[in-house]
This record gives sequence, structure tokens and C-alpha cells, in this order.
Amino acid sequence: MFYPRQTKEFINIDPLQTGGRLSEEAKKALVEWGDGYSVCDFCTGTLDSIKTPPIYKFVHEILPEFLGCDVARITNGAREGKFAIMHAFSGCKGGEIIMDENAHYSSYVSAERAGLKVIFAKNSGYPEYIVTADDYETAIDSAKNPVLALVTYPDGNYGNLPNIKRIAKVCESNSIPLIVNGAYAIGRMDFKLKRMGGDFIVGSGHKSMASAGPVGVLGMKEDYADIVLKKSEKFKVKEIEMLGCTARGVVVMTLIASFPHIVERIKRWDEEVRKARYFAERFEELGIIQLGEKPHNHDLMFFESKVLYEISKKAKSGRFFLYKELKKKKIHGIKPGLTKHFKLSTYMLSEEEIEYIIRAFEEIIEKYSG
Ligand SMILES: Cc1ncc(COP(=O)(O)O)c(C=O)c1O
Repeated sequence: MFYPRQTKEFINIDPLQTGGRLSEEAKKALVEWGDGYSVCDFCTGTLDSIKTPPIYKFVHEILPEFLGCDVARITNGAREGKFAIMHAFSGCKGGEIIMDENAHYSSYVSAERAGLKVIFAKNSGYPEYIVTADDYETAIDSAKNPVLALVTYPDGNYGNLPNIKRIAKVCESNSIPLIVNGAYAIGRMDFKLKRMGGDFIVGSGHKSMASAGPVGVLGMKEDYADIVLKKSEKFKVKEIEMLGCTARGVVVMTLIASFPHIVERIKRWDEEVRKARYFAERFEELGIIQLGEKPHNHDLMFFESKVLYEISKKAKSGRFFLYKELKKKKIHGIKPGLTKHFKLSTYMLSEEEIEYIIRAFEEIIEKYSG
């Protein structure tokens, strides 16, 4: 049975989805490589060693250079990358992981699954929710046995970009390896692990690399490869934390197909930041206030809207009025029922689309305030 997608003709502002839209090349790859284990036509033992199609070159040459690290792997997603690292480091009982209070739930549950206790580096609270190196220092001081740290760059709620360099320095001086969760960075903005700081980087193909999913990337410094990529005693070529092979089908090929597109779009990141700031400024004129870092440095933005909240108290469809009105205007991405607080993304929207969205909100507010 074929089900058409309801939101196909809509302007999409869901932060989860704006960076994962396929490039034209990836759409072609999707059809060409759609059969189950298609990439295994000429398998030589592990996913990363396949030379036809050129997965070996992608994993061992292109990805490490792109991520600015020594060793890279393809994973099933950002969370699988984080879990693989955490599991590899969870050997001793009572191990702890320090992570920013803005961390995604998948970082937290990865730690739980790996048996690591989470100690949060607190954020600054309303309205900016910033996490600093000092917050990591405080969290580390309160920990008994920290074996890892994680920073979310940017976080998926406010789109804040913490100062990784400083955080990495604090972690390094306490001999704690640092994971950078770059699910919203890798594929959107330039990121080189060795330049930015940190020991591991994880990215998400379906979130920010114009790829079908689930797929992700994992990069690390050479020093950690023996720990995280340890091989099976019985199946000599299979890496344990990768469960032998990770993404073993069409998603790898969409990731590779979109790579040139990714390299090009990253060069236009400044333009994306400029658009986001413009959007936030215009929204604030409507009384919809951007929380998180200001001026903002990412297309993912969190807004507080007392004006829409007040309308929802009186509107016939209650708190669902905004969703319904946006649907009529073919705008998708704000969750049904949200009016007071919501996040959205302006990533890769045209100037016309941005103006259209601002006008749409203006019209909705006018309609209900009249
Ligand atoms: C900050 C952040 N990290 C990680 C993830 C999860 O990425 P993946 O689906 O690749 O595991 C998300 C998903 O929303 C996220 O917002």
C-alpha cells in the first residue's frame, strides 16, 4: 500500500526535519539502492571496508577530513554513536558522565543504557539557558567517578552553541574525554573536531546531512579507536560496539550522494544565521520573544509567545487554534497544541518563505485580536 505524505506541499519549519530533506542526488540514490542489503553486493567483511560502492573511501578518507578527526565510522544515528562510546567507557561500576542540562533525551537514555550515572552541568536558566565551562567545572567537582563528558552543540531546544574549546579544556585538565553531540551541527555548519576541541564527534544524517535515515556519523581521535572500535575475539574483523556492521543499506548511499551538496551548503552557513536573526527580530515585533542565546547563532530557535497563549484561552479550538490556522496556510512544523512556547527552524527557507511565515503569524494574531 502506498501512503502519500500529507505535508509534502507545505513549508516545513520543524527543526527535526529541515536539515534532513534529500538532495536531488540522494533522491536518485534512494531508488537505485533501495533493496535491503544493496550495498553488500561486493562485501568484504565489514561495512566500512566495502570498496564498491566506495564506502571505504567515504569512511576512511572523506569523513575523517570532513569531521577533522583521525578515525570515523557510519552509525545508525547520533544516539547510536553516543551509546557506542558510552558503552565502551562503562566498564567500571559507578562510572559517571557529565553532560549539559540542555542535552537531548537520547544522550540521557544512552547513558542509562550504558549504566552511567548522569551529572548535569547546569544552564543559566531563563531566558538564555546558557551552559559554560564553569558549569562543567562545578559538575566535575561534584562527581565521584566521571569517565566521560558530553556537550550538545547546539542543543535541540534553544539552539545554543556552547564554547566547546573552553569546555574541552576543563575536561582535558580533569582527564575526562569529551563527546560533542553535533546532531544539529554536522551537515549544517563547518565543524572540525581537532580545531573546536573535544575527543569524539557524533552527527545525524537524517537530521542535518540531507539523508534518509536512520544514519549517523561518528568521529574520534586516534587515541580512542582501540577502546571504542575494539574487535570481536571470535569474529576478528567485526567491531563490537558497531555490532559488526551498522547502517547496511540505502541510507549509506543517500548520505554519500548528498555529501557534495552538504559541502556546498555549509559554506552558506553565515547566510542561514543572518536569516534566523532577521526572523527572530521580526517575530519579536509581533510580541513573540526568542529565548536562548542572543544574538542567535543557529537556525533552531525557541520562542515564548504570550500573545498566542492569550488567544488560545478564548479561541474556539483552544490551544489547537495555532496548529489549525498554520495548516490552512500550509505551514508545518509547530506541534499541535503549542502556543506559549515552541521551537522552529528557518533552515534553507527562501526569503519569500520567511516573509510568508511572518505574514501568516501576523494575520493569525490580527484575526483573533479583532
Ligand atoms: C540535540 C539532538 N541530538 C540528538 C538527536 C537524535 O538524533 P538521532 O535521531 O540521529 O539519534 C536529536 C533529535 O532530535 C537532537 O535534537
